[in-house]
Amino acid sequence: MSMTFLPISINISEQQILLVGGGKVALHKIKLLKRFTSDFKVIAPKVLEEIKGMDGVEIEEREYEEADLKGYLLVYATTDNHELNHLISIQGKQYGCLVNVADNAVYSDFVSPAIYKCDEFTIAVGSDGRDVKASIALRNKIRDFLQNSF
Ligand SMILES: C[C@@]1(CC(=O)O)C2=NC(=C\c3[nH]c(c(CCC(=O)O)c3CC(=O)O)Cc3[nH]c(c(CC(=O)O)c3CCC(=O)O)/C=C3\N/C(=C\2)[C@@H](CCC(=O)O)[C@]3(C)CC(=O)O)/[C@H]1CCC(=O)O
Ligand SMILES: NC(=O)c1ccc[n+]([C@@H]2O[C@H](COP(=O)([O-])OP(=O)(O)OC[C@H]3O[C@@H](n4cnc5c(N)ncnc54)[C@H](O)[C@@H]3O)[C@@H](O)[C@H]2O)c1
Repeated sequence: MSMTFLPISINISEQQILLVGGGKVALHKIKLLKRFTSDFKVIAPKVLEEIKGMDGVEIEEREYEEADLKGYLLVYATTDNHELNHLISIQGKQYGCLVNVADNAVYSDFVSPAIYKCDEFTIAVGSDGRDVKASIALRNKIRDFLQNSF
């Protein structure tokens, strides 16, 4: 299926971000998102200790239910259950959420680019979910070029 993703910059200053799933991928996402915000909720039966120790992260140690989506603009579905991650993206539509499905770009309303942040400038490289390693490699090249140019 062909996918088209529009690069935009979203104002999240008034938004808590919801992560369903509290494992390795959730931890990775929160670390990256911390460059921009520190207001998160994590819902999962098992949440990594490292996530529990982070500032700005509310934890609910239980299974996801549909009503959890209420009020969220951005949702990351990061559970190890592919069907559940897909279901969250479907249910998100009814609540006006934008859902990132960690194991499937096709079901994602948004995907995260590889980012180089330098003061007020953000350089983001994406492949429309097709080749994350190539995005990371290109971001690193751009970062190295800029760091050596100024
Ligand atoms: C750029 C970055 C941003 C971020 O996460 O915020 C990002 N992934 C990062 C890292 C990373 N991801 C993976 C590895 C291990 C690689 C290895 O195997 O060595 C590493 C490396 C690492 O962890 O260092 C594996 C992986 N990733 C996805 C899948 C599933 C799939 O492809 O279907 C699998 C395979 C799972 C499996 O097979 O098990 C999916 C997605 N990952 C994306 C973004 C989106 C596409 C972006 C684009 O359009 O190019 C998309 C589609 C959805 C999304 O997540 O939004 C961030 C770099 C942060 C940085 O360096 O700053
Ligand atoms: N996007 C990416 O960058 C990327 C990278 C690697 C892997 N993945 C994919 O991400 C997924 C998660 O991987 P992981 O390594 O974080 O797994 P993990 O096993 O570390 O964590 C899984 C989490 O899901 C939670 N969970 C399970 N059932 C749940 C439910 N009903 N409600 C709420 N939470 C529930 C568990 O409690 C746990 O916190 C896998 O499908 C993997 O293929 C994505």
